[in-house]
Amino acid sequence: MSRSPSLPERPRLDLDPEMSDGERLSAIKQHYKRMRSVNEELETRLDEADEQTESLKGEVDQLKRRNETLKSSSLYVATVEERSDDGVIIKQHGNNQEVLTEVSPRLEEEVAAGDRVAINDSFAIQTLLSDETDARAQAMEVDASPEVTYDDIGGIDEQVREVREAVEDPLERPDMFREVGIDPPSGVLLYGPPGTGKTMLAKAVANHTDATFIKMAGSELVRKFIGEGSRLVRDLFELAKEREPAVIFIDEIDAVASKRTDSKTSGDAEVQRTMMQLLNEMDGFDERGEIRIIAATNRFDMLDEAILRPGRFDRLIEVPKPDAAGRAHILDIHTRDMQLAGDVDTTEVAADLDGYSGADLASLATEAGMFAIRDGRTDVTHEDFLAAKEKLAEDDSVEVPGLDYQY
Ligand SMILES: Nc1ncnc2c1ncn2[C@@H]1O[C@H](COP(=O)(O)OP(=O)(O)OP(=O)(O)O)[C@@H](O)[C@H]1O
Repeated sequence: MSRSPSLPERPRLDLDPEMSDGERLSAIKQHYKRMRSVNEELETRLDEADEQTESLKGEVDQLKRRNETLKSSSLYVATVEERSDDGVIIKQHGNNQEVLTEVSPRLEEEVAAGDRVAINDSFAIQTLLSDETDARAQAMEVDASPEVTYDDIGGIDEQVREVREAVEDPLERPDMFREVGIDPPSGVLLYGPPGTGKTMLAKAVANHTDATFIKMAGSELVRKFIGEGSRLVRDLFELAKEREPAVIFIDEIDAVASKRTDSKTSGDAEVQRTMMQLLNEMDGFDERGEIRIIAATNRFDMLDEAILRPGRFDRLIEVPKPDAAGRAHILDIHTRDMQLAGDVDTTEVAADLDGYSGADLASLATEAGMFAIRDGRTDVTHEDFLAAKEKLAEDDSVEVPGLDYQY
């Protein structure tokens, strides 16, 4: 806000005792004139200030009303199809209903065809939403050529084999399936504790098949506005079609595919709608196409049966924490670029790390390296691994065996 200019100076009346009566009278008259002019100026300023107060009050009222509308009604998301003299045609996300509606005068100038907007129960446009491409870009991770390879994954050879069979073969040899006359599994669900390599697996498949890797976190699909989650699901599949061949990876699928709860809040209904959209998209696509879909969860126990039906996520692959041999293999992978001292035996180190996930082992290797650096060494010793293990236990970043995630 601009600062108001300083107030006019108060005129002073200086009467000299030596003055004649005539001079006094004239000085008083002068003073009176100056007082009047200052008074006039102050009155003008006062009027201006009153006007400003009124206009600010109006603005506050408007904002209050807007706030109330935003708070009191649920908002739906729609896209502006067309503007005409009769109003604005919008298409609601979720149900694709087209409606002729109005724009609030405040947004009159701003709304244009193609914009994403929030509408209230009476379809009136309330807010202009941020650019859709932004929302898309924020919600999805797109990697045209992920760098992870199968060689980077340790301890879960059987799971790697199963994923390759379920995802890679249909992408690389769709004719085989056609000739044999079977449909490949539609979607693959990886389940198991965090940090066991589920994301890596999906990336490695995309890498090996030269497919684009598109990741969406289930939590990103749980959106504030009605219709937004299902719209993102549609965007996700559209993007995959544009980028074929593609591997869609939906992490934390439990966020949108949990068992129905008894509560009937609008938030739950919205999550349900998003899940239905996901199932629709999956039902609607050709299993032998160039898009494969992999989902992951740490909470298998929470999942709604509907997503596990045939034709949906019908290949379930458990990705557990590695056993001792698996841990040694993972340690070998994460230390292959490190200079290990002669006294380091990864099998021996790994034997003592019951309960460690792949991600924990990656942290252990990094921590051990840090101890060497702190000591001014470039080679990493057995002692460094022991110190790293102690530090991780202190940081509490490693799950205690026996307190594994439920899945
Ligand atoms: N089996 C593994 N082999 C090698 N490294 C692994 C393995 N599992 C995990 N890691 C390491 O842990 C990191 C995280 O793994 P990843 O993101 O694949 O786990 P996730 O199972 O998808 O976990 P979350 O459930 O938390 O998403 C990897 O970048 C890698 O450094």
